[in-house]
Amino acid sequence: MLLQDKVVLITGGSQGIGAGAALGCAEHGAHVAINYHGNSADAEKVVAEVRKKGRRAIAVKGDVADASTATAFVKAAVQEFGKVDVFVSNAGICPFHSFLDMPQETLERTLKVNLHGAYYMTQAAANQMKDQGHGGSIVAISSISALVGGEYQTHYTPTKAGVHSLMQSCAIALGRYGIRCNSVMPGTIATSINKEDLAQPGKREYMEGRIPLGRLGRPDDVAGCVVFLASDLARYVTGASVLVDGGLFVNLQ
Ligand SMILES: NC(=O)C1=CN([C@@H]2O[C@H](COP(=O)(O)OP(=O)(O)OC[C@H]3O[C@@H](n4cnc5c(N)ncnc54)[C@H](O)[C@@H]3O)[C@@H](O)[C@H]2O)C=CC1
Ligand SMILES: C[C@H](O)[C@@H]1OC(=O)[C@H](O)[C@@H]1O
Repeated sequence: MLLQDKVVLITGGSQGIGAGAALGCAEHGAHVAINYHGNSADAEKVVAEVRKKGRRAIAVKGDVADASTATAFVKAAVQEFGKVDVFVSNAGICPFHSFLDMPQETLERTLKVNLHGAYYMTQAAANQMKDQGHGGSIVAISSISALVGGEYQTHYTPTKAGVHSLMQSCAIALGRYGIRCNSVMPGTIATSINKEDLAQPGKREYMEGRIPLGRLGRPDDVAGCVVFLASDLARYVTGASVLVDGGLFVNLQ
């Protein structure tokens, strides 16, 4: 058990990579608080699955783009569990769109959810960890897209580079409090964020063909890396990033 009785907070935890991280952390002994935006039934399903594993869980609704969601989420988690040990910044959107006619509202919403949201949440979690006085671990779900571009992701890839950069700077700002900050860079993980994109004729097969391990990723593939970075096994790891992409990034030709 790498996270026995640790309290883990995860944004966007009701589905996909966030839900996978919640279950992965619970399997390693953690109690979990998930933030979610939208469907309460999905959030309650994750809460029920965590409880089935004998761990405690709560779900707190809120839009991460709104700064007050961050303080309310941390407050609710502390009320329930008494502390915050690990924060996973996961919530994100990627509404695929071409560059030359990108609607301003799509650009601004993507920046607000993915980057401002990560900032507010990281800040609220870090303040709580600092006040507790026994360190902590912050893991941001960045992306392989922090390192490479995407024709229909010109609004999205800068947010993923930004989240990675946020972890690097926070590693410096928070090291003196024993708070570690790292990012995970998933490749292509089959979730609802890319369901439509991967449904285009030949796209899924094309992506699978580019991945040396021969398949798209699953949320539980990412969870293993989150658990590791959250745990004391990674006690001397901060300001780092880990690609979880089946080898996609290194496959030039
Ligand atoms: N699926 C993939 O191939 C990759 C995904 N990622 C990142 O992983 C993270 C999770 O995405 P997936 O699980 O793949 O997609 P997903 O669409 O299944 O999950 C996204 C989650 O974020 C939540 N969310 C969206 N807007 C929110 C808001 N304003 N406030 C609170 N929660 C909000 C959604 O409700 C959902 O739970 C995102 O940050 C994404 O950028 C990174 C690399 C690859
Ligand atoms: C949503 C995309 O399929 C996915 O998001 C990322 O961050 C990856 O780089 C993929 O492009």
